[in-house]
Amino acid sequence: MSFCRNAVRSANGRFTSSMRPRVALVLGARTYASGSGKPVAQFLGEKNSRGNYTVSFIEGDGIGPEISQSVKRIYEAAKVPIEWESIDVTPIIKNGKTAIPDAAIESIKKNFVALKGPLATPVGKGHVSLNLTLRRTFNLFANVRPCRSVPGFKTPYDNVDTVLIRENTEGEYSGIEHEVVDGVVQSIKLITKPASERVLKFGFQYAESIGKPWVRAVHKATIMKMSDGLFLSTAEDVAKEFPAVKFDSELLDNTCLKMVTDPSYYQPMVLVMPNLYGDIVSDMCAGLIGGLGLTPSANIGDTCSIFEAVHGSAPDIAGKDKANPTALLLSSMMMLQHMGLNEFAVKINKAIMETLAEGKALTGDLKGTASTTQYTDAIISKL
Ligand SMILES: NC(=O)C1=CN([C@@H]2O[C@H](COP(=O)(O)OP(=O)(O)OC[C@H]3O[C@@H](n4cnc5c(N)ncnc54)[C@H](O)[C@@H]3O)[C@@H](O)[C@H]2O)C=CC1
Ligand SMILES: O=C(O)CCC(=O)C(=O)O
Ligand SMILES: [Mg+2]
Repeated sequence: MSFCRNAVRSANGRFTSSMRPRVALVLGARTYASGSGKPVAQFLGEKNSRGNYTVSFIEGDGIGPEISQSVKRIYEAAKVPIEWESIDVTPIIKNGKTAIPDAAIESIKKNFVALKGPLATPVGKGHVSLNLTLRRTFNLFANVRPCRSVPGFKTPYDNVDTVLIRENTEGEYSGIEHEVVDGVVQSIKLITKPASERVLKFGFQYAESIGKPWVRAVHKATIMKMSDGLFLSTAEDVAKEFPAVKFDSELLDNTCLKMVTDPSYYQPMVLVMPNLYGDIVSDMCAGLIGGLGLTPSANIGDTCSIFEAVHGSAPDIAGKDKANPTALLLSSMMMLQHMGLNEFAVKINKAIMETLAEGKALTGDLKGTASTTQYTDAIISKL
């Protein structure tokens, strides 16, 4: 299902300059690699009679409610003109498949943007991932996952600045599995030219828009000759449409090695890759800058977009006031930028970065002793 109500592409499929990101958000001392998703998604929301935008909010499971509370408190303190519309995504079964309740779909369709806490997926039997179902339902084809060192927070590397774009609707996440005979199962990695093409085009546009005109396709076409081979050949074709953007490719295992050896190598480029590779490499990158508590993401579609952290529901620390809300907060900064509310993004981001650099109120994942609440208070005190 897709909700391409207002197509924003020009006739040749390229995006006009007016569709480019309006302003690059400044996070920390450097320009953040968000680009706001404007190359493909136009925020169509309108202010209500109280002068606010309405944003759908999925609080999520595990640490979800705690980090959501942090975002809500900070937004209230920063007087962001947003009203949250809480939605329930408890799965329903429609035509034998896991589905999102209609009311939740209507809310996101109406508001065009949602902020989402983590949703837990049962291992083995049970419902299909709701994260995946949301991405598919709204055709959120590109998952943008920037990862940047936090100034002042010491890790083995202080110069990480990567942008990973993950195909978000198919690949190994297709969930097409069956048992051939007892003890033999097959799982199908679905790669299609249209889905590859649209995420790769997005990747090139995005790279241009954030001033990193270099796209590298990450693949394993040596082994998956047909599926990754199609992704790669599509990348080579799409690259011809973007002569101003440097293009090359790399095998996934080599990318992993180089990334953990010297992440600065990847600073000038945008990495575009199939679904599962992006899932894994983005967690790996998070480890380079201090963990999953710090890395945001944006799921971009033609019309609707959903912003969420890279991390999951963290059941090991859920309900203990220990979670780091920064990743969800930074995801919401990407959302504000997407909505054209840059001044609020800059203001909140400054308070976050100052709090992290000061190091007095860090959560446990960053080797601090502060609770989620204390860290949130510290940010609010700087607004
Ligand atoms: N997009 C989503 O909603 C995602 C959902 N999940 C779901 O989350 C559940 C748990 O998955 P896990 O493998 O445990 O991965 P996870 O990402 O929830 O946690 C991995 C590790 O990182 C830590 N961590 C994660 N976020 C943190 C934060 N904000 N602050 C401090 N520490 C944090 C956790 O405590 C844990 O030690 C699963 O059901 C999975 O399906 C996993 C990834 C993404
Ligand atoms: O849906 C899930 O359970 C996991 C999703 C995930 O790991 C991700 O989107 O990074
Ligand atoms: Mg993941």
